[in-house]
Amino acid sequence: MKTYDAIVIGAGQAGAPLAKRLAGAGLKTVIIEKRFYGGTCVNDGCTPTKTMIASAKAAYMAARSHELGVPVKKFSVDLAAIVKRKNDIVLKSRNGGLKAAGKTRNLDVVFGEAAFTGERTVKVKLNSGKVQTFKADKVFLNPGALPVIPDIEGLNEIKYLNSTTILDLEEVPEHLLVLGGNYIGLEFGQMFRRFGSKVTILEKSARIVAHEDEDISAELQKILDMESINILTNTHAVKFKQKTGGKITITIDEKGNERKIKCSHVLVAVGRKPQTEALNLPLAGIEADEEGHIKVNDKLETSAAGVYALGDAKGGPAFTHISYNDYTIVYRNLIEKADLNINDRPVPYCMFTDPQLGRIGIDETEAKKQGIKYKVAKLPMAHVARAIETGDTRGFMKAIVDPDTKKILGATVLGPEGGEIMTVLQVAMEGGITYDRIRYCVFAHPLYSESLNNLFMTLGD
Ligand SMILES: Cc1cc2nc3c(=O)[nH]c(=O)nc-3n(C[C@H](O)[C@H](O)[C@H](O)COP(=O)(O)OP(=O)(O)OC[C@H]3O[C@@H](n4cnc5c(N)ncnc54)[C@H](O)[C@@H]3O)c2cc1C
Ligand SMILES: NC(=O)c1ccc[n+]([C@@H]2O[C@H](COP(=O)([O-])OP(=O)(O)OC[C@H]3O[C@@H](n4cnc5c(N)ncnc54)[C@H](O)[C@@H]3O)[C@@H](O)[C@H]2O)c1
Repeated sequence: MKTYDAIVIGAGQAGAPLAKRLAGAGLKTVIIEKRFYGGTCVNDGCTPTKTMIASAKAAYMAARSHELGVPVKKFSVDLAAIVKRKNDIVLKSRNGGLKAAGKTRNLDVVFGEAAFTGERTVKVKLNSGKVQTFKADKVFLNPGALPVIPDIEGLNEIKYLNSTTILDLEEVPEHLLVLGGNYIGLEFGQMFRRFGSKVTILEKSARIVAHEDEDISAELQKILDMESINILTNTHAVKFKQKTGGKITITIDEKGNERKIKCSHVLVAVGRKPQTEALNLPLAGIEADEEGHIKVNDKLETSAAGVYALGDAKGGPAFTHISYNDYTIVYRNLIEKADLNINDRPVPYCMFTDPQLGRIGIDETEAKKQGIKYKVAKLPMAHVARAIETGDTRGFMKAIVDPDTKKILGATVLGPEGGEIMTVLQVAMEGGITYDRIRYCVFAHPLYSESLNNLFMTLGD
């Protein structure tokens, strides 16, 4: 058995930086990763998707370049080149992280699958085939999540795609059917529409991005309709059937009525589940909920002393920046003796559809639910000089404010660079800058953020 001060399981967006910092603080540390260094974000999530989305944007711009007086007469999409570019960027990031870990004093990197055999003791099936046991005073769990595959008749008999396998398609699908109308379904749906696929999205809720305000869902639906993406809401798949080498037939239930549609490829994008089963958590006294999320308190401590859980596997918002922030909280509490918790942090996010959907704080639905006094400021992108000049006036900015204290309580920006504009408002919120001040801030003209003056002018108080 090998003994360490710290064991980190999973080299994701929390595990990898945490292991380096713990080692840097003098703790003898081992990080155990069963697959690729960098985890989901680097290998299957943010990096590859946002790289390919950039190619999809180039195709979109080529197709509408005539609107800006620069007609591109003919263009084609080279998926092999797009995938190669993506692979190069992913590999650079993965190898960069691994190399930096390899050079870190006090840090050992082990490739294999870890499972608990007792308190703070893990057995690792090394990728080399051998087995090794490790014990430490502290264990940090960052095992991440995997796509959920729903139990639908015939789904397992067809060759469906998930968010990882779709990244390596060699040909543009003729007709891509997507299950799920939220982050993954919409980002990939729009991407492949721009690569040339016919795209149908099935969303079982009454609207896409159902966790946003209704006007946001409606505007995004309108935007995606403009690109001829077929979105069926209140709809789910009932049955899949495919003759060898032939098209896939899907029986769908659309608002209570069954009908059949055919497609060439199916992408399953209905959520992700924690990757905790293989860890044998009960053997180490670590509690999980019914879905397998590791239970933690607001300092990310599990039910077992000396064991922490970070990132997607603990449940709650599943974003890279949240996983990364988990690492900084755990590290600073342990090593710098800080007293931080996860309740005090903001949870911004950005969906990388084009235009982006950036959000921070509460939305109108939440304000109503809380029964608080609030006002809504709303500005269409069609009134934003920068958007007019660049030829993209899709979407709007929306902010929820407290009319008494003048504080900004939340903002959603669906529009070009929506994530960046939202971040300007996040900084204002964190710095306590009130909306009556932003109204008269001097912003450089003509930036998108300049229009935050006008956004708050709409309140008319
Ligand atoms: C397609 C897609 C796009 C996304 N886009 C964005 C985005 O634009 N912005 C954003 O903020 N978020 C995005 N996300 C979400 C983001 O990728 C995750 O929230 C983020 O990577 C955090 O993951 P994590 O640190 O919890 O774990 P992960 O990064 O998943 O890492 C967990 C690691 O643990 C390893 N592991 C698991 N079990 C074991 C074991 N028993 N032994 C050893 N190793 C183990 C796994 O192999 C994995 O490498 C996206 C996700 C997907 C799927
Ligand atoms: N830009 C980003 O930050 C980004 C991008 C991609 C993924 N992610 C992360 O990954 C997570 C997983 O993404 P996701 O889109 O797979 O899951 P999700 O949970 O965000 O959305 C799943 C969608 O599928 C629908 N659905 C569920 N079952 C269905 C069924 N049988 N038929 C049709 N629709 C069904 C749900 O109503 C929901 O709208 C996200 O929640 C997010 O945390 C983030």
